[in-house]
Amino acid sequence: MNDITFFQRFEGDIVAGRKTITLRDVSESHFTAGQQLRVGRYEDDVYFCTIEVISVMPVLLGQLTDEHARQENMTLPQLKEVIADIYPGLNELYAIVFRLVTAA
Ligand SMILES: CC(=O)Nc1ccn([C@H]2C[C@H](O)[C@@H](CO)O2)c(=O)n1
Repeated sequence: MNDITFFQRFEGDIVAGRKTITLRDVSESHFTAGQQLRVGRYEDDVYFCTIEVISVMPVLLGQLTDEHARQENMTLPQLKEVIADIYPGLNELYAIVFRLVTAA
C-alpha cells in the first residue's frame, strides 16, 4: 500500500534527487515532518521509492517562486502550467518538501 503517488513522468526526477518538493491540495496536506512515505506511480500504483517528509507548508498559487520551481526541477511558468492542469482554479496549495530515502 502506497502513501502518496506521483505521475509516472516525474519518477526519474524523484529517484535522481532532482525533484524535492510537491505541491498538493488540502486532501494531501496531512503529512507531517519526519514521516516516511511509500511512493507509487499514479497510473498503476507501483511502488518506486520511499521519501521522508521535511516540511508541509501552505502556499498560495501567487506566492510560488523560482525557488519552488527549482525544487520541482521546472521553470516557474512550467510549474504553474502543471498545477493549472492538475488543480484547475485552485489557489490554496501545500508545499511538501521531502528527501529521497530509498529507491526501489
Ligand atoms: C493525484 C494527484 O494529485 N497527483 C499528483 C499531484 C501532483 N503531482 C506533482 C506534479 C508537480 O510536479 C507537483 C505539483 O503539483 O506535484 C503529481 O505527480 N501527482
